[in-house]
Amino acid sequence: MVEATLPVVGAEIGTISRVFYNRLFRAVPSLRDTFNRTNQANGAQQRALADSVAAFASLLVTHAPTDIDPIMERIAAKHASLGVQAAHYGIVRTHLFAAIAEVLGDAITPQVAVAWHEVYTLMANSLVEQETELYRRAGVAPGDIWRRVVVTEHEYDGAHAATVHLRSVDGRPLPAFLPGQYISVRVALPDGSEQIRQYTVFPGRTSGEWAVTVKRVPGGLVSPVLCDGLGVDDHLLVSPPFGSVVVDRGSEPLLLASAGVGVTMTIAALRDMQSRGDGRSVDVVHVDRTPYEQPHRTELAILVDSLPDARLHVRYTEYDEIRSDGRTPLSGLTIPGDARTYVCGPITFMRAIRSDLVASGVSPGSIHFEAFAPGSWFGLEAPPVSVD
Ligand SMILES: NC(=O)C1=CN([C@@H]2O[C@H](COP(=O)(O)OP(=O)(O)OC[C@H]3O[C@@H](n4cnc5c(N)ncnc54)[C@H](OP(=O)(O)O)[C@@H]3O)[C@@H](O)[C@H]2O)C=CC1
Repeated sequence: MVEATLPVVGAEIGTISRVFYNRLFRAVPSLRDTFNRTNQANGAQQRALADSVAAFASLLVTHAPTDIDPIMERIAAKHASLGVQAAHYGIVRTHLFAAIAEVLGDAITPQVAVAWHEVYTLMANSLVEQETELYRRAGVAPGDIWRRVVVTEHEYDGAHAATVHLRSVDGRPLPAFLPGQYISVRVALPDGSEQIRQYTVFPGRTSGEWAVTVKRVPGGLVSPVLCDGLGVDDHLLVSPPFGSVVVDRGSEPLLLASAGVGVTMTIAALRDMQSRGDGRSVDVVHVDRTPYEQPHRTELAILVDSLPDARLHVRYTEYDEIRSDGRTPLSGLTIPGDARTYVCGPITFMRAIRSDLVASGVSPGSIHFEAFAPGSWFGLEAPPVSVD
């Protein structure tokens, strides 16, 4: 029944999402702070919800559950980093199904509604279970994620980014994290509202300290505050580290591909290798517009130099026509067939790397992405969703 109604739900999913968010925020205005306001304004959040529900239903009826698992793990990690709790799923259910009824009217018979409720329940139960486990492992009560940290250093890094170093207020070590994980930062805005953003976490200068790099997004709400409105000794609210895309500590060769501020995932992975004396083969590909704009430029070169079997390939799009003549960031490189790839950067970059690797015979299962835009995991990790 869900399969039969996927086309009708799919065709209206954009409208359903809009109606849903309007209803949700009217009923629980405080949830506005949990959702990214920029993504609300440009429609990305609405598309993400629409994609998630439609993709989950589509995968459920047409694919093996294993296709869903990595995406559900990412959603659960993102939810944990926002402090989502089991009760939120009940609130969302109420307003989502009210929105579906409002938009689709008679097209949704009671039987169809029951079937879609079951899909939602399956998805919600699976997420609640995973999120409960993530909170348990982080040593916090469900949803109780915020801790105060103090800024120990704040430095501009490249033309558009700043790196912020953090330590706990009581001087005790901040929790350990795995390379590729991120933390949420919760920022109070001048109008009294709050916003939450995620940034890849990497080791600070001293053990037990963290650092994040934030790129200033022109017209953004949070990044200008973190880049230009923060100083040493200021306090910030941050979450424990979460994130299911973790650079593995096996022995296979690595390909770490990043663009722009996505380099922080590579930095975290290389710092991890360096600290463990890991001598595996690693190719580091980084794309930026110019050296002047490249965050962590010197550190990246020093880290690669310090590892016994590491090579650095940097491409600058301002000078190097890596797209117009059919070349790609990976052109000219020989990537070992058994390499594990971790990609981080703008969505177009991640898609380009993925299609390049898949075209050269690399198994899609060995290519991993961390995407920070809502809903962008679909189409990178999952088969395309057909809803029309
Ligand atoms: N702050 C953080 O902790 C993290 C942020 N991120 C995410 O990483 C992304 C990085 O964005 P940002 O720094 O703004 O990157 P930019 O938009 O500045 O892009 C960086 C470089 O990638 C190039 N590029 C883009 N698409 C392609 C492609 N298809 N093929 C080849 N090169 C390409 C750009 O080329 P051109 O000059 O032509 O535009 C540019 O030179 C953001 O989406 C951010 O959310 C990821 C990890 C961590």
